[in-house]
Amino acid sequence: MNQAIEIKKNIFWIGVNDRRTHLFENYWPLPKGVAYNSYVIIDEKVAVIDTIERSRMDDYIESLEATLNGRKVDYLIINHMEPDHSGAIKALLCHYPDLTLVGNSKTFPMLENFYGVHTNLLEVKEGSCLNLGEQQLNFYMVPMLHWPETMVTYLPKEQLLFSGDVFGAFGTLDGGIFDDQVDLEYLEEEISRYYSNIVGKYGMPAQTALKKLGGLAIRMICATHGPIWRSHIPEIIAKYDKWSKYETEEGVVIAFSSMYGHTEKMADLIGRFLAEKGIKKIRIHDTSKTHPSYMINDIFRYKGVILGSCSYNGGIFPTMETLLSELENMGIKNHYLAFFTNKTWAGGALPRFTQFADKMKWEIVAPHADASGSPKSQDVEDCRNIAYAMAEKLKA
Ligand SMILES: Cc1cc2nc3c(=O)[nH]c(=O)nc-3n(C[C@H](O)[C@H](O)[C@H](O)COP(=O)(O)O)c2cc1C
Repeated sequence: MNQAIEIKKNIFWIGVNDRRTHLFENYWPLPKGVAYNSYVIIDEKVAVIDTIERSRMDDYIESLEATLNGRKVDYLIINHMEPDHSGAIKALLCHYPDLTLVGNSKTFPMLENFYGVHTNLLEVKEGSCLNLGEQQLNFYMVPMLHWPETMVTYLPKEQLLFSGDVFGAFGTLDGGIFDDQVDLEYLEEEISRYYSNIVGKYGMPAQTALKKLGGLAIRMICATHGPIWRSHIPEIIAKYDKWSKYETEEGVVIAFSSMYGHTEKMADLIGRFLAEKGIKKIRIHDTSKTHPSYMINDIFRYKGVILGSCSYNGGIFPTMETLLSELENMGIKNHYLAFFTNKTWAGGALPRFTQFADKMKWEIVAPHADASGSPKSQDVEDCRNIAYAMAEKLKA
């Protein structure tokens, strides 16, 4: 079955939906699946831009062959080497052995390492052009969006930007492929979660890329995941700009780790006290139940972060440790912070929280609350103090 869709004359989307994979990069949950988008330009020369993840190879090759109707692929543009886009390279080479692989100096060592491929290479640089006949491709390097070799490809005649992972989204394309054909409200969290989980670590490179690409006239953004943007281009660019500047909203994420419920009680107290001060956007997460993906997404959105943990074997609870190390890896900036802890003997959670605060350089708004078991009246006051101080900061 040919699943290709013409998005402009002689330019096709040949993507596939993946509803089976539970975890993207074997880590990030995919409750609404994910789409892998590849594109084909048919001109005097035929160019494919990025491929797909290998599990759906047969469908992909079938669609490609049907679309090309006997013609061969001349160029494969490799914007990004991550296997969810490079997974069909070897299959393409088997079908089209004369194919030229187009990448930059950082692409080709990865190509050799992943697939043992080192011939038929055409190296491009920032500003290089490749003529296909009527159409021409321009290349721009966007390193660390999301790997060092990442580049984007621009088609000036049609004003299409093949943006790789940039402007991508989780979620399958359930019928529509353009932003005006899909339910963007339904996909909203999957768009922001894709940014915060996958691209979010690279705020600075994202800002550099936005400035570099800002001068291009763009009629469509064709990303490798999620819908093709054509009706909401300013909105998605504005979102990327805001997210990559770490701009946040008024609201507080309370994430806690608790075995027997005492630390959770402190989380609820803090939530209640925040509400008393007019904070409405309060998201309380149990780190043992909620995947870091969702907590990180909320932390990208809201300025206040309050973290609580029981002590565990002289340290912090394991699921809180996972969250802290993820946040440290991502280097998220620009938050207000406070802590609460719980113990039965010598404690242990606090030193790890202190280490986290030193690393993140977020502003601590109040001294931490430290209860032994069920919160007593002083602990309640300490929780109130944290909440009120956080609310005051957020309202200032
Ligand atoms: C396996 C295990 C390890 C623990 N390690 C510590 C510890 O290192 N220091 C401490 O003061 N309490 C320790 N505790 C006790 C809990 O931190 C304490 O009971 C706390 O009040 C539990 O909070 P919760 O009700 O939110 O789970 C440990 C408990 C368990 C089950």
